[in-house]
Amino acid sequence: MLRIAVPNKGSLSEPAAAMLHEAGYRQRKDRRELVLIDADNQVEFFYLRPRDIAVYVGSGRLDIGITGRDLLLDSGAHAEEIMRLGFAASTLRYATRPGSVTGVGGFGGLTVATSFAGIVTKHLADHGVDAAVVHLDGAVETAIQLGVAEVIADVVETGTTLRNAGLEIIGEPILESEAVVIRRPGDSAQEAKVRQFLRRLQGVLVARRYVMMDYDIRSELVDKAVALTPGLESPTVSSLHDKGWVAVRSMVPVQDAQRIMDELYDLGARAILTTGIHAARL
Ligand SMILES: Nc1ncnc2c1ncn2[C@@H]1O[C@H](COP(=O)(O)OP(=O)(O)OP(=O)(O)O)[C@@H](O)[C@H]1O
Ligand SMILES: O=P(O)(O)OC[C@H]1O[C@H](OP(=O)(O)OP(=O)(O)O)[C@H](O)[C@@H]1O
Ligand SMILES: [Mg+2]
Repeated sequence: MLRIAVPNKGSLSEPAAAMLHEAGYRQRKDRRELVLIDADNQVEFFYLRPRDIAVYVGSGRLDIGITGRDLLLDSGAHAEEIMRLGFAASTLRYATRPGSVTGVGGFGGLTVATSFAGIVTKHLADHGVDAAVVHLDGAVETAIQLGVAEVIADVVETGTTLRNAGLEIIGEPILESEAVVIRRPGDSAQEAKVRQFLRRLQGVLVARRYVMMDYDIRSELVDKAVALTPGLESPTVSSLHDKGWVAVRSMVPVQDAQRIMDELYDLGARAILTTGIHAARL
């Protein structure tokens, strides 16, 4: 049985469960369920606090886990990132009241409030800045208003929360984060099952990013058409009953599909169809 840690709340929880479901795994129906066994796939899911996941995986009690890169690094746990999942993308950034300080270099003697004390303490030390770090659990923006800190370091996605709190971002991002799959370095237990799990998630990413495109094109134009739809490796070109035409099938990125269809049409392609991909193994 492969033992997998899954976030039980917060920004990671729903997209992680959705991705696992799309990859063909059973997921809990009730948010109070703490453990779920998917016997068909020989997998056991443990629904844990996102911050704790790296600790469980790092201790070797669980084989792999889904968490945020920022949470992994902040935990200091003995675990490493083995796959990027794309969701819960955010940056960790410093912010303060406009006009107070302009960069990390000016933080000396100030207090920085954050939920990521591990990362921030290291970042300040790396920049040779002697600032105090106060650890808060969340709603860090309020720390400045209440006089607990002059600077905060917090997760930023759209920046709306900071703007609403009247704060402004300073300096470069401390870290770029997203959801990742983590594992203990050098752990080779359950290797085949881990590889299979990763292939399934990779299949979901491919199915979300690409569509299948089919079209007919005159034989003499096929090279030009294929240049527009090169596929991941090589497109399939099949003969048609009408000898002057061929049928082409190729994967194209979903965000480019409409533009490519327009360009193929202008080139002379007809019967251009795109269909969704439900699952993939490349
Ligand atoms: N607004 C957001 N947009 C994208 N990612 C986010 C956002 N807020 C948090 N994250 C990311 O989600 C992961 C989980 O963070 P956390 O557990 O704090 O979740 P949360 O959504 O803030 O939940 P809560 O604060 O209610 O516990 C982290 O990797 C963090 O970078
Ligand atoms: O840049 P934005 O799009 O505004 O998103 C970033 C905000 O989202 C998260 O807050 P959350 O709602 O999870 O509250 P928290 O501060 O209690 O974690 C994060 O901590 C930021 O405050
Ligand atoms: Mg939060």
